[in-house]
Amino acid sequence: QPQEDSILSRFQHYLQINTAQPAPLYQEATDFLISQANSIGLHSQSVEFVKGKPVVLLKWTGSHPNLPSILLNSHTDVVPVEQHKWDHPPFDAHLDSLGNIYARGSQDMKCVGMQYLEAIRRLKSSGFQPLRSIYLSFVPDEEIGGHDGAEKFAHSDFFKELNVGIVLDEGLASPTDNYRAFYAERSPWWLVIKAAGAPGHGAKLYDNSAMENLLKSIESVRRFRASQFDLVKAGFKAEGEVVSVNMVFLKAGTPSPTGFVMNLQPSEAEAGFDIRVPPTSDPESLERRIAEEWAPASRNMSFHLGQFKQKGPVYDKHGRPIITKTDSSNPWWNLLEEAVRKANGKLGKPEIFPASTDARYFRDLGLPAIGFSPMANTPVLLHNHNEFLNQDEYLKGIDIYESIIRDYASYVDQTTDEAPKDEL
Ligand code: MET
Ligand SMILES: [Zn+2]
Ligand SMILES: [Zn+2]
Repeated sequence: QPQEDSILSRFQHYLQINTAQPAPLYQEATDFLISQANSIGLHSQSVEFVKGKPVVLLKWTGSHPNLPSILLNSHTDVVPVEQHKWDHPPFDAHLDSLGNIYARGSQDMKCVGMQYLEAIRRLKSSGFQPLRSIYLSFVPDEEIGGHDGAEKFAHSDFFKELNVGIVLDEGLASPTDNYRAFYAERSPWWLVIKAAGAPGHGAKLYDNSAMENLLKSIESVRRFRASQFDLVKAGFKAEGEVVSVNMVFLKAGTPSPTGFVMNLQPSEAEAGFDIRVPPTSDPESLERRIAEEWAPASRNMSFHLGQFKQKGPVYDKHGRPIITKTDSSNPWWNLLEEAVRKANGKLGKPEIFPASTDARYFRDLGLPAIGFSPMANTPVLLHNHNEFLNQDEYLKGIDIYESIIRDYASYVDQTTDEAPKDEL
C-alpha cells in the first residue's frame, strides 16, 4: 500500500505540472523527469533541437548494446483546458472516492510516460538485465504537430546513433476489457475554403452571394460526412477506416460596434474543416472532390490545405503510406500480444488510429511503431473536459508494460544473425 501510494503520487506530481499548449512549462517537466531518472538510475540528457523545447532522453543500457534498441516515446505537452467546465481543477490531479484521477494529460499521455518509468523502476530493482538497450523519449509539441519535437528528433543524427528497432507510442483508452493497439493512423488535412461573391442589400434575393456559395459547399461537405459516418454506424468500417470531416470554424460578416451589420450581405465568407484521411484511401480522389465540389472556382471558391503532404508519409512501392505490419513479418506485434496476455490483459484487433500521433514520424523512417496506451474499461476522454484515469487501471498498465519491456528487451531474432547464439 505505501508503495502504491508513492507510485500514484509520482503520477500526480507529473500531472500537476501545467504543460498545456500554448505555454507549456517544459523546464519543470524536464527537471521532474530527470529527477525520476536519477532515482531509478537511468542515464539522462535533455536535447533542445529548438530552444526552449527540450526532448528528454533516458537510457537503460542493454548487455548487447549493438542490437537494435527499443524506444518508448511519449509527449510532455497537453491540450488546453476550459478550467471552469471541469468538476476538479485540471492541474490538481484530484483523486476522488472512486479512485479516479482527474487531470489534463491523465489519458493523453502523461499516464504512459510515467508507466514506462514505473515499469522500468520495478524491473531494475528486481535485478532484470535487458539484452537490448531501452530508450525513453519525452518529446514536446505533439499537440501542435510535433514539428519542433518528434519530427526534428526523428530526423537528427542523434536519433540515428540510437539504432532504434521498434517504437512504442500512444494509443487510446478502451471502454471494454480489451486493450487497443494501433498500426497506422489517418493523415490530418486542415482545409480552409473561401467564398467570394456579389455584396448586396440584406433584403435582396439574388444568386452568387458569398454566403450562398459557401453554404452550397457546406451542404456538399455534410453529405459526404454523412456517407462516411453511415459506414461506421452500420458497422462496415471502423472509425479509423473512413474519412472524417468536421467543420471547426466559420468566419464571415461585416463587423459593427454592436456585433455585425445586419442589412448587408458580405462579399467574402470562409469555413475551416478538420479532415482525417485513412492510409487506405486515395488522396487524389479526395483532392479532386475538394477542388471540384467543395471549392470550385466556377462558384467563386478557393481553398488552402495545411498539414498536407508534409515531409512524410513515405510511400511504399505500391504508392501507399507506410504502415506497421501486424503479421509474422513483424515479430514485435506478436511479442506485444503475448506480453499483454502474460500480464492478464487482452488485445483487440489491430486498429488505425483515428487522429494523429508522433508515431508517424518514426514510421516515415521505415521503423515499426505501435500505438498503445494500456487503459481498459475507461471512457475515451482525451481532449475532453474531466479527463480522468482510474488508479487501478493505471497500476494495471504498469504490470502490462513490465511484461512488454521484459519481453522486448530479451528478444533475439533467431532468423537473422543479429546476435550469435554463443554470445548469449
Ligand atoms: N494529436 C493531435 C491530433 O490528432 C495533434 C496532431 S497534429 C496534426 O489532433
Ligand atoms: Zn497524445
Ligand atoms: Zn492529444
